[in-house]
Amino acid sequence: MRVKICGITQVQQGQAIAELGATALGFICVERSPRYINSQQIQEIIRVIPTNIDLIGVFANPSLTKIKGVLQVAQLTAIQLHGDETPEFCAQVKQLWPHLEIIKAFRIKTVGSLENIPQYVEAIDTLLLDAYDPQQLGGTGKTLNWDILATFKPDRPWFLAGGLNPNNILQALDNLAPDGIDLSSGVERSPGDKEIGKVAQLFTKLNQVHSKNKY
Ligand SMILES: O=C(O)c1ccccc1N[C@@H]1O[C@H](COP(=O)(O)O)[C@@H](O)[C@H]1O
Repeated sequence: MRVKICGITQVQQGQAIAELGATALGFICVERSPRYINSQQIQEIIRVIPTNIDLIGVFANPSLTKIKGVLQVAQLTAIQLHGDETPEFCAQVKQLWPHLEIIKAFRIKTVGSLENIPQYVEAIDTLLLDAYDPQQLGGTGKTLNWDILATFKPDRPWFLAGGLNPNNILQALDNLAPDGIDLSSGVERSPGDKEIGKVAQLFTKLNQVHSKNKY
C-alpha cells in the first residue's frame, strides 16, 4: 500500500519521513495554505530524497503556467489537483506532462459527491478522496464518512485522505481497502511542521496490519 505524507516543508523532516517508510511525499503549491512552499524550497528537499519515493506537488485550481513554472524548478513525479478542476483540464495536464502521475482529489460531502468521479477516470491516473470543508480546501484534519465508501470500487487506484492519524488508521483500514493513504495534519505539531514521532507511530501501526497480511 502507498503511504503519502503531505505538507512537507523541511529538508530534514522529508528525509526522516522517507527513511521511516513513506512511499510518497507531498508538497503544497497552494499559496494560501499555511503549508505552502515555493518551487526552490521543494527542490531543496527533493535533492536529498531517494529516487524511489514519489514526489507529489499539490495544486488547487492552478493555471497551466503555474504548474509549468513549478515543474521547471522542482523535479516532481506527480501532480495532485485538489480544487474544482474539470475533466478537460485534467486531460490537458495529462497531455502536457504524460510522464507524470495525475492525481485528482475529490472532497466528499455526501454519497452524491462520488457521482462525478467516473467522468474523470480517462483523464487521470489516480483518485484521492478527502473530507469536505466549507472554508478550507485540504489539510483540514476532518475525516470523511467512511460508510459512504463501503461499495466504492473505482476504475483507478485511490488514496484515502482526510483526518487520518496514528490513532484511527487501523480503524480506517478495517473498514476500507484503499490503494494508498494520505496524511498531513494528523502527523504534525503545527501546519507544515511534521512530528516525526507521530510518523513513526503510524508505521508501527501499519506494520501491525502487515504482520496480519492486510497491508
Ligand atoms: O494541506 C493543505 O494545506 C492543503 C491545501 C490545499 C489543498 C490540499 C491540502 N492538503 C491536502 O489535504 C489532504 C489531507 O489533509 P489532512 O490529513 O486531513 O490534514 C491531503 O490530500 C493533502 O494533500
